[in-house]
Amino acid sequence: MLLSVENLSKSYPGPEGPVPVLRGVDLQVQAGATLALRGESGSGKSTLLHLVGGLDRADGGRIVIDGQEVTALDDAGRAALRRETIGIIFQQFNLIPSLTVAANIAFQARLAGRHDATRAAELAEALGLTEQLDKYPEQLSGGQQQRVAIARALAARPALVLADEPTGNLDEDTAAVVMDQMLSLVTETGAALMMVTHSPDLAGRLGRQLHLRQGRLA
Ligand SMILES: Nc1ncnc2c1ncn2[C@@H]1O[C@H](COP(=O)(O)OP(=O)(O)OP(=O)(O)O)[C@@H](O)[C@H]1O
Repeated sequence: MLLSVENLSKSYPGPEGPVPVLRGVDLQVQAGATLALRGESGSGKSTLLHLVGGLDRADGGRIVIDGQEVTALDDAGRAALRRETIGIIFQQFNLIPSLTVAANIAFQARLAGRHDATRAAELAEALGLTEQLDKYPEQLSGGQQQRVAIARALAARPALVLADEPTGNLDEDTAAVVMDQMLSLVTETGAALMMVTHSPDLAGRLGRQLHLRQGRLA
């Protein structure tokens, strides 16, 4: 099993004490599987993705990725896991403004020790970025920046891709194109994908759909 989540809990502080968001989430994802994560606004989808990605710490429960217990790792251990195993594609693209598109795409792969210029060029081509490689992020449209973020995540050949509404701030047509590209590249790479989406159409294209309700997955 690539990802195993057991009885995961997380609360945030509120004015009248801790407010529980996740109340015992269980989830298993096999290598190469694709999963849509749905649920109302505020149901905890982003929180779950952040915990799985090691960006925040759970209050209780266990997350195991590729045999490593994320919930037992310290900050450095979680950073290493993110570098080597996980690709993160969130709405805030987090591109590095001082680096060209080409360098942004290579960045994650270099950190993981898996940079391959041919592969990076193939990804740029597949995502329609060949003409943009020497530009800087601020010179790109939102859709183009989104594609760079996708290329950067996939160039590092992660076993698990976490995507949080990756096309949420694009127009419908651009979102559909970017999503098609992302899904076919994820399939081609053999990565598992866990994606938060509000779109039933998009969710229907993934292998499995789960809903977060009242802090649990069903
Ligand atoms: N850092 C934080 N501090 C306090 N409360 C938080 C924090 N992050 C999230 N929350 C609260 O936790 C709940 C779940 O938030 P989360 O962002 O995980 O939901 P979501 O399902 O991703 O929502 P959306 O679909 O609107 O993005 C919300 O009520 C939110 O206000």
